[in-house]
Amino acid sequence: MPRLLVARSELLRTSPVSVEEEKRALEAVVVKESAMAGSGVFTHIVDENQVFKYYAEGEWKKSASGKTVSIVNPTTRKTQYNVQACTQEEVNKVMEAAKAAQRQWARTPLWKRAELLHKAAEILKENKDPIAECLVKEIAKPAKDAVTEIIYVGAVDFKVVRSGDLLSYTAEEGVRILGEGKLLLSDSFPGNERNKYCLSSKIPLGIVLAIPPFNYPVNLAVSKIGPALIAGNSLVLKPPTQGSVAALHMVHCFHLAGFPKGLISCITGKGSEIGDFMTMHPGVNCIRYCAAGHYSFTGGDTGIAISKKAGMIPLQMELGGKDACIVLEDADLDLVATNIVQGGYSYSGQRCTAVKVVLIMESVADEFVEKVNAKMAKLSVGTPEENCDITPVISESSANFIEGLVMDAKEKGATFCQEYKREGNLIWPLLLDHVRANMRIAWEEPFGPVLPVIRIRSVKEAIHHCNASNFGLQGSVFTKDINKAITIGDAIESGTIQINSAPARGPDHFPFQGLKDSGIGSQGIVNSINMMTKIKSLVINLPSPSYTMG
Ligand SMILES: NC(=O)C1=CN([C@@H]2O[C@H](COP(=O)(O)OP(=O)(O)OC[C@H]3O[C@@H](n4cnc5c(N)ncnc54)[C@H](OP(=O)(O)O)[C@@H]3O)[C@@H](O)[C@H]2O)C=CC1
Ligand SMILES: O=C(O)[C@H](O)COP(=O)(O)O
Repeated sequence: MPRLLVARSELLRTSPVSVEEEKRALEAVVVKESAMAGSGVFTHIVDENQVFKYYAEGEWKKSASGKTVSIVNPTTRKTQYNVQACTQEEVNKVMEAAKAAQRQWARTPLWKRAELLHKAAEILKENKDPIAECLVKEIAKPAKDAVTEIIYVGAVDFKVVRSGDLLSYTAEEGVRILGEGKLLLSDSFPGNERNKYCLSSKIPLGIVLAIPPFNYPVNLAVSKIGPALIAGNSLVLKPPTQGSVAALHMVHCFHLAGFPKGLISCITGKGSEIGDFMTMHPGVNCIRYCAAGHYSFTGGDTGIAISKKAGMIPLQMELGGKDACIVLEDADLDLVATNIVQGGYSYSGQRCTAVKVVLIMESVADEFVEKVNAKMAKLSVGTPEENCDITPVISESSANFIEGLVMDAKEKGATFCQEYKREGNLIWPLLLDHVRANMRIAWEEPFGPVLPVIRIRSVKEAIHHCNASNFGLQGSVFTKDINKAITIGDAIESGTIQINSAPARGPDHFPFQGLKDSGIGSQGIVNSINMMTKIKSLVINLPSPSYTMG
């Protein structure tokens, strides 16, 4: 019997379910059956003890440390995978190889660099199932989100296919952007004749160090790797510990595409042990860091610390957010409710762009809360394998942190729209109404399925709340009055304001940036390519001015 039919009949045997549940479970079975992490083309990346190797000088290697780091499955809370704990000496070797490879790579024609990126994109997409399997096991990403493209209003989430498309788009933009330079003529500046021609072009920085976060270990790695490589840099990846195995599989796709030895490498190990050594390494010419350590109370701690410790090199920091949704009286409340539920609770709120606070006009707040509660009641809660909407958060410490915010709000009088429920790392979705400024959750990022609602009486109050935050990543305004939306959008100190939609990073060619503690620099494919280059000029000095005579 074909596999799909077997899966379907097994499913029907075991459970009387709704069409929606059946579809979800069926997808989960398909993902499970086609999963091949560490096998097939990926056999070389794992050793005889099932420890995943690190990638250096074009080879898969075991660390001389003899130590491993275990990756705990957020759902089972048991060790799922083990990776190498790389040593400082291994980092040094990777940097040397990256330097040598980069010199050669910078001399490789742009079209060839683009060709290899297209190839890697294809291989990545072909191997989406094993990579998705890792995302399910390592970071409890629901299977549907991990394997294929899902586009909600405001939340785009498909790690592997999206990453392949991102690479192809980067290759295409790269050949255009980097294939052009500028010619400047001296006589436009006062006091000069036309005797100097300045030819400026974009050149690589050297070695780029990329450190992505757990919530997008593949996509937020690829969004750094692609632009770095097309621009002629080499790239050293330090994946998040939870997410390392998915990242190692992704790196193997680059290996299979045939990139030169040493150009890409992947060092595994705990950020707290190897991170400082890497970010302060003299060989590094650029750092692209993503994440914040949201349960460190102040948010942005690690990123801010790195930016203080790093040398005189370009930095791009993609840090935390407290994305606010402002809802005015005239907003379409059904649209708002859909966006709030998808934006606030997809991947259990573990997105930097998740809706993290709702600022709603008192006059429509009751109706809004009712609509959101009705939609929340339909969210499924359980395991990522079952494709549930709400899955366990990344770790016990994260769940404890979220619980701390909830308990603080309880003590200070917030209204619980649902009962607070937690089993292990699984936290049931919760809407907290009547949240006030003295509660921690009004300001801190839960990075979990818990959303505060603050009732406001004026637009001024909403803007004041947003601008009093340390963060400034994204925000939303819901209203039918476009003039008001623009005025409010302009007044909020955030990198992006969405009008009538929840915050979102994608599509990936849009600029994406955080103000204040939310980051340094702007992502998006074009901005990323430009960020990983510097300008070099050649000035031709003529002995006497020369003008075109026509
Ligand atoms: N603005 C944006 O674009 C984005 C922001 N985020 C933010 O990220 C946060 C969630 O990510 P989370 O993974 O918990 O953040 P963390 O800060 O805990 O970790 C992020 C990365 O930093 C590494 N790391 C830890 N310590 C160091 C160190 N001393 N030096 C160098 N690297 C180190 C981690 O490795 P290890 O896992 O081994 O500890 C991991 O790869 C949220 O606040 C979210 O808003 C997330 C995505 C995008
Ligand atoms: O870090 C994050 O969570 C992402 O950058 C957000 O991306 P998304 O809006 O596509 O989920």
